[in-house]
Amino acid sequence: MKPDITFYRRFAADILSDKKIITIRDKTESHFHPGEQLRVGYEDDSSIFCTIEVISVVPVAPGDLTNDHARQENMSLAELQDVISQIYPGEQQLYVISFRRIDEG
Ligand SMILES: CC(=O)Nc1ccn([C@@H]2O[C@H](CO)[C@@H](O)[C@H]2O)c(=O)n1
Repeated sequence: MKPDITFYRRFAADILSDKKIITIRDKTESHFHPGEQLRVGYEDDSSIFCTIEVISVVPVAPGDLTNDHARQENMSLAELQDVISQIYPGEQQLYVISFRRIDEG
Protein backbone atom coordinates (compact mmCIF):
# COMPACT_ATOMS: atom_id res chain seq x y z
CA MET A 1 0.00 0.00 0.00
CA LYS A 2 1.19 3.52 -0.72
CA PRO A 3 1.50 5.97 2.18
CA ASP A 4 -0.98 8.83 2.56
CA ILE A 5 1.76 11.06 3.96
CA THR A 6 5.54 10.72 4.06
CA PHE A 7 8.27 11.90 6.44
CA TYR A 8 12.01 12.16 6.16
CA ARG A 9 13.50 9.08 7.77
CA ARG A 10 15.35 11.13 10.41
CA PHE A 11 12.01 12.08 12.01
CA ALA A 12 10.58 8.55 12.26
CA ALA A 13 12.00 7.72 15.71
CA ASP A 14 10.42 10.86 17.19
CA ILE A 15 7.06 9.96 15.67
CA LEU A 16 7.23 6.35 16.89
CA SER A 17 8.09 7.51 20.43
CA ASP A 18 5.27 10.09 20.36
CA LYS A 19 7.67 13.01 20.83
CA LYS A 20 6.72 14.51 17.47
CA ILE A 21 2.97 15.11 17.35
CA ILE A 22 2.64 17.73 14.61
CA THR A 23 3.95 18.27 11.12
CA ILE A 24 3.97 21.52 9.20
CA ARG A 25 3.12 21.27 5.50
CA ASP A 26 2.24 23.47 2.54
CA LYS A 27 -1.06 23.78 0.68
CA THR A 28 -0.49 20.56 -1.29
CA GLU A 29 -0.84 18.60 1.99
CA SER A 30 -3.48 20.76 3.72
CA HIS A 31 -6.44 18.64 2.58
CA PHE A 32 -6.45 16.16 5.48
CA HIS A 33 -9.43 16.15 7.84
CA PRO A 34 -9.82 15.58 11.60
CA GLY A 35 -10.52 11.91 12.28
CA GLU A 36 -8.86 10.75 9.05
CA GLN A 37 -6.42 7.86 9.51
CA LEU A 38 -3.26 8.10 7.43
CA ARG A 39 -0.72 5.45 6.53
CA VAL A 40 2.66 7.03 7.22
CA GLY A 41 5.68 6.16 5.10
CA TYR A 42 9.30 7.08 4.63
CA GLU A 43 10.03 9.73 2.03
CA ASP A 44 12.87 7.73 0.48
CA ASP A 45 11.29 4.32 -0.25
CA SER A 46 7.58 4.87 0.59
CA SER A 47 7.51 1.93 3.01
CA ILE A 48 4.91 2.31 5.78
CA PHE A 49 6.14 2.73 9.36
CA CYS A 50 2.99 3.66 11.30
CA THR A 51 -0.58 4.94 11.16
CA ILE A 52 -1.72 8.31 12.53
CA GLU A 53 -5.10 9.91 13.12
CA VAL A 54 -5.41 13.58 12.17
CA ILE A 55 -6.57 15.78 15.06
CA SER A 56 -6.59 19.17 13.33
CA VAL A 57 -5.24 21.15 10.38
CA VAL A 58 -4.60 24.81 11.21
CA PRO A 59 -3.08 27.50 8.95
CA VAL A 60 0.10 29.18 10.18
CA ALA A 61 2.52 31.70 8.70
CA PRO A 62 6.19 30.73 9.14
CA GLY A 63 6.77 33.96 11.07
CA ASP A 64 4.12 32.97 13.61
CA LEU A 65 5.76 29.70 14.67
CA THR A 66 6.19 29.52 18.45
CA ASN A 67 8.06 27.55 21.08
CA ASP A 68 4.88 25.54 21.48
CA HIS A 69 5.05 24.40 17.85
CA ALA A 70 8.73 23.56 18.34
CA ARG A 71 7.98 21.53 21.49
CA GLN A 72 5.42 19.50 19.53
CA GLU A 73 8.11 18.84 16.89
CA ASN A 74 10.62 17.83 19.60
CA MET A 75 12.92 20.65 18.41
CA SER A 76 14.04 24.08 19.48
CA LEU A 77 12.29 26.96 17.73
CA ALA A 78 15.53 27.83 15.93
CA GLU A 79 15.83 24.25 14.65
CA LEU A 80 12.22 24.25 13.50
CA GLN A 81 12.59 27.56 11.67
CA ASP A 82 15.72 26.21 10.00
CA VAL A 83 13.98 22.98 8.90
CA ILE A 84 10.98 24.91 7.56
CA SER A 85 13.14 27.32 5.58
CA GLN A 86 14.97 24.37 4.01
CA ILE A 87 11.86 22.33 3.12
CA TYR A 88 9.58 25.26 2.20
CA PRO A 89 11.81 28.19 1.18
CA GLY A 90 9.85 31.41 0.69
CA GLU A 91 6.49 29.77 1.46
CA GLN A 92 4.23 32.20 3.34
CA GLN A 93 1.25 29.91 4.02
CA LEU A 94 1.77 26.68 5.90
CA TYR A 95 -0.50 24.33 7.87
CA VAL A 96 0.02 22.66 11.22
CA ILE A 97 -1.25 19.10 11.10
CA SER A 98 -1.71 17.72 14.63
CA PHE A 99 -1.92 13.97 14.96
CA ARG A 100 -1.86 11.01 17.30
CA ARG A 101 -0.10 7.80 16.48
CA ILE A 102 -2.40 4.78 16.36
CA ASP A 103 -0.02 1.93 15.66
CA GLU A 104 3.30 0.90 14.17
CA GLY A 105 2.73 0.02 10.54
C1 LIG B 1 8.97 13.96 3.15
C2 LIG B 1 8.00 14.94 2.69
O1 LIG B 1 7.36 14.67 1.71
N1 LIG B 1 7.83 16.13 3.32
C3 LIG B 1 8.11 16.43 4.64
C4 LIG B 1 7.79 17.69 5.09
C5 LIG B 1 7.97 17.99 6.40
N2 LIG B 1 8.52 17.06 7.24
C6 LIG B 1 8.69 17.39 8.65
O2 LIG B 1 7.54 18.04 9.19
C7 LIG B 1 7.95 19.07 10.09
C8 LIG B 1 7.59 20.44 9.64
O3 LIG B 1 7.75 20.62 8.30
C9 LIG B 1 9.40 18.94 10.24
O4 LIG B 1 9.64 18.06 11.26
C10 LIG B 1 9.73 18.40 8.86
O5 LIG B 1 10.95 17.86 8.79
C11 LIG B 1 8.88 15.81 6.78
O6 LIG B 1 9.38 14.96 7.54
N3 LIG B 1 8.67 15.52 5.48
